[in-house]
Amino acid sequence: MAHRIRKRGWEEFMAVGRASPDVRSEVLQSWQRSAGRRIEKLKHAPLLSEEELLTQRAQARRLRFGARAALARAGSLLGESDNILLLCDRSGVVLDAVGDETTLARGRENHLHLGGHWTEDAIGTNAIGTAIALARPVELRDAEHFCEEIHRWNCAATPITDPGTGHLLGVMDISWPSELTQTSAMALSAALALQVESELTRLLARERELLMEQLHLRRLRRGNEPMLIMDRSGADVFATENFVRFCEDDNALRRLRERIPNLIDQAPDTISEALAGCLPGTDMEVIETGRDAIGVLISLRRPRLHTGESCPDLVRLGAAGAASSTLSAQAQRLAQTTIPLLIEGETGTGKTYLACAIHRASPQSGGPFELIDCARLTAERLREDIQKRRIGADDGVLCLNGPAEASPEVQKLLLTLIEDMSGAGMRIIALATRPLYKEMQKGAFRSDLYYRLAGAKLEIQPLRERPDEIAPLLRALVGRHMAERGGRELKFTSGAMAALTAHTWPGNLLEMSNLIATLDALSPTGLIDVRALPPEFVQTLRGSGEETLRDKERHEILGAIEVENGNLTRTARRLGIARSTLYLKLESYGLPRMRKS
Ligand SMILES: Nc1ncnc2c1ncn2[C@@H]1O[C@H](COP(=O)(O)OP(=O)(O)OP(=O)(O)O)[C@@H](O)[C@H]1O
Repeated sequence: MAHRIRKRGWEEFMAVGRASPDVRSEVLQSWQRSAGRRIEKLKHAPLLSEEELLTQRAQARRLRFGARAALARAGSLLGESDNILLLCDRSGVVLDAVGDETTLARGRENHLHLGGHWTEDAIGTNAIGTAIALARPVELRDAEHFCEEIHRWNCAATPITDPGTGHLLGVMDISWPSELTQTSAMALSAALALQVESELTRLLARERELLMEQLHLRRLRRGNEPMLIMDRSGADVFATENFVRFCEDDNALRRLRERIPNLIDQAPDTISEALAGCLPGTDMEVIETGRDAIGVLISLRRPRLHTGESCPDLVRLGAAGAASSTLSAQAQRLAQTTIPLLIEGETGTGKTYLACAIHRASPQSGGPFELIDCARLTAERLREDIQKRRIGADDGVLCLNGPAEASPEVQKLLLTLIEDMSGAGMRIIALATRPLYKEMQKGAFRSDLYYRLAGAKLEIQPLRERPDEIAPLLRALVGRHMAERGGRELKFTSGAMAALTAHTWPGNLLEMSNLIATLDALSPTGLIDVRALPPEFVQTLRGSGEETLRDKERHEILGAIEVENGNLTRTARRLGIARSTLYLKLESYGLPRMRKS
């Protein structure tokens, strides 16, 4: 009966362009979209060549990966059920076909099989094409199909959407011969599409974890560089607080977010090329696993000096101790000049920090502070930056970090840049972790560039050579960490402080800054005793034999009493126990109550 109504509706539509009210409106509208294409006599959908299908499958590899489990399970379940299951990409091409062998063979006759192209444009009203056109599940039976030859099919199709962007990724379709009754195909195709989407959601979550790992690795290497990491859908996975503060072009960032989902399935090199120059003043790195890109890391190439609270200050810098005080005095005098300046010091000693502080103390403090990481500069990019005058402003500082790490070609371009800028009011400050003079003597650094950079020289001593400054610097960095991140204050026991002072600090202040962030994240109480420090800080305390739980607790309590200056009320609060419990524990250890709280 239903078949007859549909058939009559179809005949009326073909004869006079109208159909009886019995025809569902979504079907009628689809017939109207399909009419006029001269396709009603087609016996089958267009078919892609094998090569085209391979390309199409490669482009949709993520969708196919997400659908693997669903196809494998449902494929075997549908084995002898007269049904076939088709996975199509967003352009309506069948990428995978599983299910009942006889029905699969029958599907081939209409190209309802691998490589068949089932958009409405190609073959008129059909579940796959109409589900794509309407972006919702669609079931079509026999004469509801536009081409007469396809009336031999019933089909139920559900769109699969990308969990990151919400964009259409493909379609899950179940088809069966029209002479057979099947009532649950729509529900099954919807359940399978949901299964694929869940799988893709899991994959995205895993990729976001990997992206976070990559970000942390880079932060360990590059320190406090402003960074933003986006996933494949252009959504932020993490942005450092200073990225948010420094990034000036919100519109360019928004356009970038929109472009990433369309580019991300290309080869990583193609993505890099397409994104180059998208966000001026940044470096973009495509993060990949295997051969697939999973996200993009954006780092600001030249953060501008900001004028906020935590902005480095030469007076504050000099307060850490004798060595810093001498350095600060020299720096204050040099700040009043525009002599090119070379700052040398091991990694993490605070060269960039000092350069910023000098700029801030200079008469040009209102101008920009541009930091260029020479190790990551390519000749092409620098040439382009120079040509487009993206580098240097008359009244600011151009800070070249690691010029000796630059390739000979980049060194030559830097020389040209500096020569072009001579006479303008721009100051050059170079930062080097190894003595630049020695690099020049070895022939690893151009002498003409050296003498243009090393007008005056400042050297920052490594932390291990100024142990008296470790405690004040630790306090300063804890204070800054609290101001930036909020939260409680870290307190160090005298044992912990002794271990920190004895440490050699190969990563200097950068290592100290990372240590503080780690301790803050890991310490439940904010009280840092020797046991809370990483192993490299406590070698001297090792080897004293096994420590019992009771010993640990005793140390923890003593440490807390120490940092709270004997105040037992505050000690109990810090340890998260009642004061009466603290008294009992002190008694059980045979410890006096010390000072009254
Ligand atoms: N005098 C200081 N007082 C407080 N914090 C400081 C001081 N000097 C540096 N820091 C902090 O220590 C960290 C490392 O400093 P910075 O990046 O300036 O070192 P760097 O010598 O330029 O490192 P690299 O050689 O690795 O580029 C930063 O987080 C910085 O803010």
